[in-house]
Amino acid sequence: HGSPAWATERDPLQVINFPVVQLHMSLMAMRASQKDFENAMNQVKLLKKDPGNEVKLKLYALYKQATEGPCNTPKPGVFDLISKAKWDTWSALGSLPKETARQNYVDLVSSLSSSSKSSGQVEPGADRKPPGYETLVVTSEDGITKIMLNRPTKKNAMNRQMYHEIMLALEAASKDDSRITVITGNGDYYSSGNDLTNFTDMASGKVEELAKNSAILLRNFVGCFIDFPKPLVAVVNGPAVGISVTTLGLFDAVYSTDRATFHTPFSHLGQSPEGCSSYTFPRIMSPSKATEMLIFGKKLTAREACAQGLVTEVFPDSTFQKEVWTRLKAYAKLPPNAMRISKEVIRNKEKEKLHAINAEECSVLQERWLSDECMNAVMNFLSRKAKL
Ligand SMILES: CCCCC/C=C/C(=O)SCCNC(=O)CCNC(=O)[C@H](O)C(C)(C)COP(=O)(O)OP(=O)(O)OC[C@H]1O[C@@H](n2cnc3c(N)ncnc32)[C@H](O)[C@@H]1OP(=O)(O)O
Repeated sequence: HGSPAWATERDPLQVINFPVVQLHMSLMAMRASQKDFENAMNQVKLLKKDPGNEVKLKLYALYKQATEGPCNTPKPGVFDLISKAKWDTWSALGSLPKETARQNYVDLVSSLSSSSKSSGQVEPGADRKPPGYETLVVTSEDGITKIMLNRPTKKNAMNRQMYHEIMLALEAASKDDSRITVITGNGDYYSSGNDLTNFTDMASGKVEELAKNSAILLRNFVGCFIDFPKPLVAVVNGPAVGISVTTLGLFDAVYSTDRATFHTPFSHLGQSPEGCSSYTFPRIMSPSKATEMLIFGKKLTAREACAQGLVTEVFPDSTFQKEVWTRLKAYAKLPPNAMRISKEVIRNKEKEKLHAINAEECSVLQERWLSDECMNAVMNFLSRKAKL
């Protein structure tokens, strides 16, 4: 007795059931069994605190993906808001394998359970255990949650798993007790952008469906940056390509090593701008400088990117980490509510606009991905004929 109604509802189609991310397991070490999955579904009912709609949607989508596979139901009408939100979230999981969805569900529930158990017991600013993401290392210390992209051997290219995990990590960071959130990369690259093997399924027949699912994934991914409520800082530890560059326009500050470069080779790849860069870049730089980057694919050095306003400050590589983290730790001592409210005041002026731009860019890209120009560029990279 005493379980809240949302936690005891069994039918995920009747209510947005809730699952979610996890903390204590090493994803590398174990895969969730059916038993773990069932235990997680039971655990959900024991949660005392409603985790909020976004998390419930994520749980719902992972549950559906784990049990039924990719979204297979017709899209609900625009006025059926809840069903549409559920459908969108499930669709965004694309072709995520059932086992991965099951694991992510178990992880998410585990993180919810551990955070509700430990609430009130954790000293502010105390270190927490890193969650068991597969493509990220997420830590929280000194008032800063650090989300580190962690596929160094692939230059931190963003595969589907990484897109999902970044969304989950941002969602968790928006609710934890940290004051500032940082995204950075492990290894010599910040990120080489979209993992081009995401497109390998394109050759296997259901091209339109894949393009559509990728557009939904991208829209949700960029939406998380638009809506992120706390100061979001990029610590650009090395070269950045594609979506890892365009999303910088949605960060609140961008600190870069002098070794980094900034490259958006969309025309070379037969693609078009995303991450709201078609709007943010001409505003941050100037329309013609944005053209050089977004249409002609001009690669900027860190100093050039700083002169254009895309980067806040550049540091020598030898002292980069030390200088940036010292500064961030000082900023993280500022009053959190003031920082959050100031961000809200700044961002609210154009939030609606940014979401509209994001939707438009994704729909244009959905078409681009089906073009010969794009398919040839991807095939050339994958067959080792071309590199940037
Ligand atoms: C679904 C949402 C879509 C959102 C739309 C997003 C669009 C974009 O982000 S467009 C940008 C896409 N990115 C690229 O085109 C970069 C492709 N990569 C390269 O050109 C090069 O790898 C490099 C210049 C980034 C680095 O060159 P190099 O230093 O010579 O290192 P390697 O090429 O040997 O890379 C090591 C290893 O990593 C793999 N890899 C690197 N980047 C990617 C990538 N973006 N996608 C897939 N794989 C990547 C590379 O293949 C090597 O793998 P192995 O051969 O297995 O070691």
